[in-house]
Amino acid sequence: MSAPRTLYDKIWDDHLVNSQDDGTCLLYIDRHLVHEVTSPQAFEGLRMAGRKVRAPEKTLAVVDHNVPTSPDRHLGIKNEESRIQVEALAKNAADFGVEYYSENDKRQGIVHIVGPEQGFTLPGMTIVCGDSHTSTHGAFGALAHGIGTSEVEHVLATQTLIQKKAKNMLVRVDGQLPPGVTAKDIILAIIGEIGTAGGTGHVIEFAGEAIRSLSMEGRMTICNMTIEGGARAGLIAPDETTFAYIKDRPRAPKGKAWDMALEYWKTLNTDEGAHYDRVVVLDAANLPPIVSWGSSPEDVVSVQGIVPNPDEIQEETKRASKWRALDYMGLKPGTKITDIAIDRVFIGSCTNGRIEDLRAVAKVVEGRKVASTVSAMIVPGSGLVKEQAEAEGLDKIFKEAGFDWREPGCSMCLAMNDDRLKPGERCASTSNRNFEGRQGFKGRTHLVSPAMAAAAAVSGRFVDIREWK
Ligand SMILES: CC(C)[C@H](C(=O)O)[C@@H](O)C(=O)O
Ligand code: SF4
Repeated sequence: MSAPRTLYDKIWDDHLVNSQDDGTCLLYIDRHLVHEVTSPQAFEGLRMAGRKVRAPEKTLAVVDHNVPTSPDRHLGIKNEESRIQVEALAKNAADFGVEYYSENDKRQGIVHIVGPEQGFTLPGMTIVCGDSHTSTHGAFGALAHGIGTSEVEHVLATQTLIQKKAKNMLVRVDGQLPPGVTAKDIILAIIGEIGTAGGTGHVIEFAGEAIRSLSMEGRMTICNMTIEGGARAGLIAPDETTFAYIKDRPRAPKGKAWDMALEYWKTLNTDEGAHYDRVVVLDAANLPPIVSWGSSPEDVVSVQGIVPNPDEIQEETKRASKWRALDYMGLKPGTKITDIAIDRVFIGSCTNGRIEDLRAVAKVVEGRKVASTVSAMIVPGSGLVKEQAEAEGLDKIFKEAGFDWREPGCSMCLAMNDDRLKPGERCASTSNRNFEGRQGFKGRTHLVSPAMAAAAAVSGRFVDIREWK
């Protein structure tokens, strides 16, 4: 009998092409997603070397970061820098024979929403993209790495990636989530617990009853933010929920190929007794809705809590950095989270821009109005999410409540397009990063779940969604 293996070990072994004595390995890559920000030099490199894309059919390109989300965007991109980036990807995709979704294609959206939606992301695969949140695809039991531009070029040219094997870490979330508490709160709580360097050098597998009970949307939210916990990738073993999500997606295997795939996918779980280098256990039943207060995703607290006092931190550099974060955020220690008033609400991103997220928002805001002091926008993660939301009449609920209903893209998750905060503006955001300047110069970001963001939009301040009537 061979030694018991983790899910990570299994996918790794199945893709290993070569392994050197110093641990350097060559991995075969099954799927490569490409967006406009990290690919221009990679394609240029191929061009200069006279090389082709090795497997165009395993490559999919989509624009997301730079696209405007205004309803008139089909008339052309006004911002010149953005337009140049978008046009470059269109040209590179055409020149190299790669399938491409333009901003006018219904299938366009944030790359990490598009991959799963199209059935391009499948269990057991190795998936890469020149984007840190590629970890999202781990929700399907795929080994998904974010890579840099030179690696993008390497994968385009060879369909392989040079990697060293990471350690195995298990994060087990036991029990059941209380009402009002979501996948977003789970992952924020995990990052709060392990810190932004907690997963360094590891691939994290998420398991336990609470994870099993999540929809694919929720699992993607968890894996999406694994990278904020410093890990190389996140993984969740595929199960019936996964298979049901994938079935009949445009690129999913069909007929006999489906049956064969399913047989393989069912082997994709960690063997009894397999070794994890680190194990963290959390109880879902104790989790509150979480709000971030600082400029790192580890700066989190319960909605019922207060802004912490950095003076309580022993370590000097950390203490100074948390004071700086409070200063940046314009907050004082001891302030109740529910006393913090907000100016903006952003609902969207590859963390929380899927249909389930929009349904959660609609449930909270139906028949209510966005506070007069707040400007709120909802940006569906893809054209298909938008279409689905409109088919369900969610857009009407949003518009009647006073939300701005936009075209799909990364939008205000990062200030790379027209959607951004003004200096000093405070935003309840469903995205994944609250770094300084992330949503706009001097903008202040509080990370929350979609339901919490929706309730904040209506109330003009943070409220405990568990008390929402
Ligand atoms: C622009 C891109 C390279 C970047 C990433 O790698 O994640 C962005 O998507 C982000 O979320 O910060
Ligand atoms: S939505 Fe945000 S986190 Fe996701 S890929 Fe776009 S910029 Fe990065």
